[in-house]
Amino acid sequence: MDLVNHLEGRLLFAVPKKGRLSQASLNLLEGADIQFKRENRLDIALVKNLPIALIFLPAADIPTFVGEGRVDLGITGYDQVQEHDAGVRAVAHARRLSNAGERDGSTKPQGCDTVMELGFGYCRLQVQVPANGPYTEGKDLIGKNIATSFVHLTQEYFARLELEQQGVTDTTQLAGRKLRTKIIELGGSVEAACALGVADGIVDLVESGETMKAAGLKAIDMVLETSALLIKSKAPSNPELVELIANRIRGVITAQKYVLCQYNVPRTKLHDATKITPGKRAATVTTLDEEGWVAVSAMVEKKNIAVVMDELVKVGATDVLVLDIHNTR
Ligand SMILES: Nc1ncnc2c1ncn2[C@@H]1O[C@H](COP(=O)(O)OP(=O)(O)OP(=O)(O)O)[C@@H](O)[C@H]1O
Ligand SMILES: O=P(O)(O)OC[C@H]1O[C@H](OP(=O)(O)OP(=O)(O)O)[C@H](O)[C@@H]1O
Repeated sequence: MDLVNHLEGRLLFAVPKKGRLSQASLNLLEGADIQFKRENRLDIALVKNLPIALIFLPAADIPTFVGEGRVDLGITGYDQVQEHDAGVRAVAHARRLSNAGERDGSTKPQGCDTVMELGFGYCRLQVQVPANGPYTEGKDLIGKNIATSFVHLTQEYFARLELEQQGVTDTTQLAGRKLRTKIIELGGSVEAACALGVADGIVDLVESGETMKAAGLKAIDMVLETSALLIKSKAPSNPELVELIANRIRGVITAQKYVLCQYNVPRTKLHDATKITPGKRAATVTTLDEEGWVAVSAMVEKKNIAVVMDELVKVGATDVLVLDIHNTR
């Protein structure tokens, strides 16, 4: 089937085609009951049960497609959105210098809106240098060679440092400035650049720190913290469908974040117990057949559940059960 000719009338939803955000994104789509079959090697899949087409793209390109309004919705990292926006600022700066925007009457790119954080893909974009080397802070790298895949953010980072070094206090216009520091763009394996003599420092993502450690590097500054986002274009083709998908995804995320805690407790201890498990809105309390006892159920954040159980038992709760939540709305 010629998929491209079947896109008419469908909401276009960009999903990372590979890499760190890919599997978690597919899990979210499954949880939101967005059903599709992706043919081998095809980067477009029609959703069977909703008027949506999924477009599988590199995470780095998704802010461009969504920002220019070519695609309605997308999943990507906050870092990628910021890098894209920094690139847009650099282009705008160059156009201002040449007055090109005024001459051809072109309008600014639209940009994208964040719908929600998705709760995965947590990492930090850091400035890293050889662990045994002489550099201890970002400004030590001014005038040096810096390798990165995030050229625009790195450019702005060093523009700020260079301006600060010159005593310039207004550092609001950072994009597109001519730098003393040389930014070298690499597509991946950036951590190898220092050992191979290509760079004095790098700007790269760190999650566990394993890659950095294995490459003999240490972090000396942080450019930004990032996690995965659901983003939408400024003018999506079907805002109601965007809202429906957002609500479904929100439900899946909440379900992943919470467990349902149920227990029995003497009514005299109910106040203490519900202080420990206040629930999302309020705990559900039901009278038990046994005189003086109630049953309570409440959503509790998964990460706190062990401590919550300890405290419940301390105030006299019994039969404490913890259940997974598959979905919520
Ligand atoms: N180690 C990590 N831990 C968590 N999230 C990460 C990590 N590395 C990258 N990410 C997130 O995933 C996004 C995509 O990075 P990833 O390197 O997986 O992309 P990719 O599309 O496979 O690109 P490349 O081909 O350059 O590796 C990043 O922009 C960031 O938001
Ligand atoms: O702190 P860690 O948990 O070790 O993760 C950090 C690594 O993960 C990312 O790279 P990825 O493995 O996606 O490959 P890439 O270098 O080719 O982009 C990032 O660029 C680091 O190299």
